[in-house]
Amino acid sequence: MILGAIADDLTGATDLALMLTRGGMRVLQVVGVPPAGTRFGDADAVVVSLKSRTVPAAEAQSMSVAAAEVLLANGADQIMFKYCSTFDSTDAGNIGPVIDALLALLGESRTLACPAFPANQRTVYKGHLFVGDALLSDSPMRDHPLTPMRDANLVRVLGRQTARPVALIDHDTVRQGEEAVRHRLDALDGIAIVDAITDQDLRTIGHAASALRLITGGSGIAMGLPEAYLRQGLLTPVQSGTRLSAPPGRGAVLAGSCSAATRRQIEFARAQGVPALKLEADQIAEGRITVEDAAAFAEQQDSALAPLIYSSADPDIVRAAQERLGVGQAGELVEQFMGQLAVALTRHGFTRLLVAGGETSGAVIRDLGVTSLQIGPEIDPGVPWTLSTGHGPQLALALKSGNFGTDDFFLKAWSKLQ
Ligand SMILES: Nc1ncnc2c1ncn2[C@@H]1O[C@H](COP(=O)(O)OP(=O)(O)O)[C@@H](O)[C@H]1O
Ligand SMILES: O=C(O)[C@@H](O)C(=O)COP(=O)(O)O
Repeated sequence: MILGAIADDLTGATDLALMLTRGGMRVLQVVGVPPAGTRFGDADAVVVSLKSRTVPAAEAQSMSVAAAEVLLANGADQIMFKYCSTFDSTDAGNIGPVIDALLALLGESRTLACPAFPANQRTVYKGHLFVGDALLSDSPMRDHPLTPMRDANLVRVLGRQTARPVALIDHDTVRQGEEAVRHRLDALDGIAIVDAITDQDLRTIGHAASALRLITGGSGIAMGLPEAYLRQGLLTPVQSGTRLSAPPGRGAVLAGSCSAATRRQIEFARAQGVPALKLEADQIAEGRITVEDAAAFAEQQDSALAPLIYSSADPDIVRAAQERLGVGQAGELVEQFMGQLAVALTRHGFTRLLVAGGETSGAVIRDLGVTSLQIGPEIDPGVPWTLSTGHGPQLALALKSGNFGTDDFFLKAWSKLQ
């Protein structure tokens, strides 16, 4: 194995696995910390999907270290920690603490951090993260239910999460090319936020990082890795296998993301006549709707369009529910409902599920008992169809980051399965 990657959520893991697959690597995506002693066969890269973004920092550290140990035991030359392109975290973690723990495990004192993903309008300039034309702190991410991002200065954000020095390798250096970046990385003690505005910047950084045992970032940072491995003689690229034989059966959309993009996708789908059931956190908490009610709704639809069940709501509605139920509890309640609903749907003959939201996808995959995924065709940048390949029922699953995808995503995704 060349690359062993640890992703802090499920949609992030499929995003990364897609990027590496497109670069010609044979990628295996597994769910949860693999048991010690696991052998991964002949994959070039293994991506371990965790659900560690919003758990207590110590828990995120121990899960990530345990996953890294298994990857290293399988001969991984380089470890990557994948987090969100919008740097989703709080002052308590978990990006800084997990980087600290992985550096300690590897006996290293330096790494880089770069969440840029230009194809999805995430760029880093002078250490500031932009979402489209807006600073992260002015984007809808400021109202994320679990990780509201109110500071766009990543040097400052990461500085609050780690005791290590946090430096900046700015765009002037990146523009000078691989040697200039390598020179800065060689002299580094701590973590460097690296500016990146274009895919070319990401390739430069990927090449320059070849001597680092640990790299960290969004999936964009993986763009230059396959080419760097090829140059080092480590990789024999394969044609990216994106065909997927989806099991026959019905499809449904489950949306637990409250992101602006997902809310737009819901509006679009409803306007096109997609049968839709809206869930409210209070309704679930008070038992006014059950998983079986929601599954029956989906089953009863005879529309050619896949039904949509969503809890996605505007920030003020989410805030009100959190005030009544507690932030963690509200999130957990809705996630558990979505996870159980996915299980119920499979009992009703649904074999194709499109899930919006990283934590939501994590809950769905956990409850379905899916242990590994094969990457299929790309629907939009960062979102592929996948096929569950481990234990549990065989399902076609599209696990969409809340923020990704065009407005017509819930309609167009199905055509990519043919
Ligand atoms: N109506 C709601 N009220 C409160 N919390 C909600 C509601 N709908 C969804 N949530 C929670 O918001 C969180 C959304 O996170 P996630 O699924 O990761 O989406 P994203 O990909 O946009 O980050 C989940 O914990 C989910 O359960
Ligand atoms: O890097 C990204 O933006 C995504 O891969 C990602 O991590 C998705 O997280 P959610 O937005 O919470 O789904």
